[in-house]
Amino acid sequence: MSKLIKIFDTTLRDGEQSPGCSMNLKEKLQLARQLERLNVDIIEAGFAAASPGDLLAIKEVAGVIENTTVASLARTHKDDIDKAWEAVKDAVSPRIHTFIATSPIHMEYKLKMSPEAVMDRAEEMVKYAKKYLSNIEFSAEDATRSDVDFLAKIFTRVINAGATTINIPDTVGYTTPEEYYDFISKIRSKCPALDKVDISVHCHNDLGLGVANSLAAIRAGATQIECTINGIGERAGNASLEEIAMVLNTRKDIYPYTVNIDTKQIMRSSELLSSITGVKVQPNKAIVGANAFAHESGIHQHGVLNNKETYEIMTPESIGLHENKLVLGKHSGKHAFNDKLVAMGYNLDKEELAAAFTRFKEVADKKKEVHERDIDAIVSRQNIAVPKEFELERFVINSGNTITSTAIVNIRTNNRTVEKVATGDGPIDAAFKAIEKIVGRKLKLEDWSMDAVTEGKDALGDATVKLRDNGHVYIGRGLSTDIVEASVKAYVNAVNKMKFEEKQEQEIS
Ligand SMILES: CC(=O)SCCNC(=O)CCNC(=O)[C@H](O)C(C)(C)COP(=O)(O)OP(=O)(O)OC[C@H]1O[C@@H](n2cnc3c(N)ncnc32)[C@H](O)[C@@H]1OP(=O)(O)O
Ligand SMILES: CC(C)C(=O)C(=O)O
Repeated sequence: MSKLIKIFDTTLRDGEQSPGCSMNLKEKLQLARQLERLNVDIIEAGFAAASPGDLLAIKEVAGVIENTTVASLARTHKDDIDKAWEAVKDAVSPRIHTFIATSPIHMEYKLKMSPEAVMDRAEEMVKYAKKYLSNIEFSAEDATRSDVDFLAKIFTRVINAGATTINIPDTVGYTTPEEYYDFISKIRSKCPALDKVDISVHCHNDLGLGVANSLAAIRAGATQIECTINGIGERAGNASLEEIAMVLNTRKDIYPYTVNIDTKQIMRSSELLSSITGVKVQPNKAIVGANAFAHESGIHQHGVLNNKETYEIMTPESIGLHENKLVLGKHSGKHAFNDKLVAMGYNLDKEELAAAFTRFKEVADKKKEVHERDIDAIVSRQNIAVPKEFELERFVINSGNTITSTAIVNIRTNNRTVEKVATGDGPIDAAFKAIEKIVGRKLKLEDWSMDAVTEGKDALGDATVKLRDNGHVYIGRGLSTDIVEASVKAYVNAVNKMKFEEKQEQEIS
């Protein structure tokens, strides 16, 4: 059996640190469940001391995750560690991940601590965490700009104090593969205690080397890789999980290691994250970009027609990108729909299934065939289920190239139907203004975009609406074969998220 490389997913923690990528509680739970389906080894669900909302989200994730280790980040403060423990203690396999910076620049200007004080604090806090649990990760923030001898000393002390995973992060994406390989090898030679624990790396992508550096680290002895779906994360992001998993899977000849990732869940994880955050993947992104398996030019198409391997080094199926021949349509019932969902790896509760089935029927009414990608879209894009304080009943638009667009929108709220009329610059603008009147609040529309989920004239339109209110951003998604309807649904979805999050905040405070 080849050596296992553990995949530590930090989409819910470092990933959430990407501007515009914050997620509400339900979204975090939905993503965490998907991460478990993807079979990551560790889910870093947040930073408990960052806010009561973060603590609650980690706690809820810890409560629903069945097999995977759930971690919370914590500074080397007793209070942070207490909160991290409070957040993860109900997990089947809890971990506390504590960190302190070790580079001269961070110690002097940020922490304002001497190297000796940093070392003492790290050791003391690992011992403190040890009173709660045995699974403790210690990270030396900005390790790659730290002194090797200092790192060897601090690692020896925290390992003796009980740390079971030692992370050597490239916090600012500064190192290169060759340098990182030598750096880790040198630390290992100076700190034999590292042979008793997992060596982890956490690479940022400031120079676009996050994945390459992680791979170099594996060759130098790392057994845990910290990464995120779609490579999201602070600044230029983190090493991308899907790229690491597919390199390790595709190039077993040079990386003879085992990874537990179910690669068939990669595409779904990527799409779910994009749908939650509203941040789309660039088309040429490796593995999950829209063009990653597309062949445009004649010579390539000719080659692929004769033998796919002429231009494809992995199959689309291996990342879960495939069209199943068994097609569902408007005559399909709940059983067939549920069977299909289960076969696709979804595990919806009764309420979620009912809601997804209703949406499936709506889509099936408009499309001849509902394919797996449509179902993914129905379940994962629309199923960011927040309570529907506002529910679209119907709308009528009067629009043309010589008249001002007028929208009449009927929305069900508080057990009654409210109807408003508004004019605007085009049908979508008019409809949004009518909804704004119903909500009774001026909302800033920060962004609107439309994508086709599938191809053809009956393609599902996937609308994203970004609303800003009181400094918060709310992302709504809407699906329909009609682009105005998709947009209206996305707007209403964003409003419902806003209401839901406001209620959550009131409950917490
Ligand atoms: C590399 C990384 O990704 S690290 C993780 C980054 N993630 C986050 O920062 C999560 C969001 N952060 C927050 O919500 C807030 O920053 C909090 C709640 C964590 C702290 O907020 P505040 O108490 O207001 O402090 P603020 O963020 O302004 O400054 C950080 C403080 O932590 C100290 N600190 C930073 N890292 C560490 C550490 N690893 N161990 C101990 N202390 C630390 C700083 O020296 C500073 O201390 P000071 O207040 O005594 O000057
Ligand atoms: C806390 C650590 C692991 C981190 O996020 C970093 O170094 O970037």
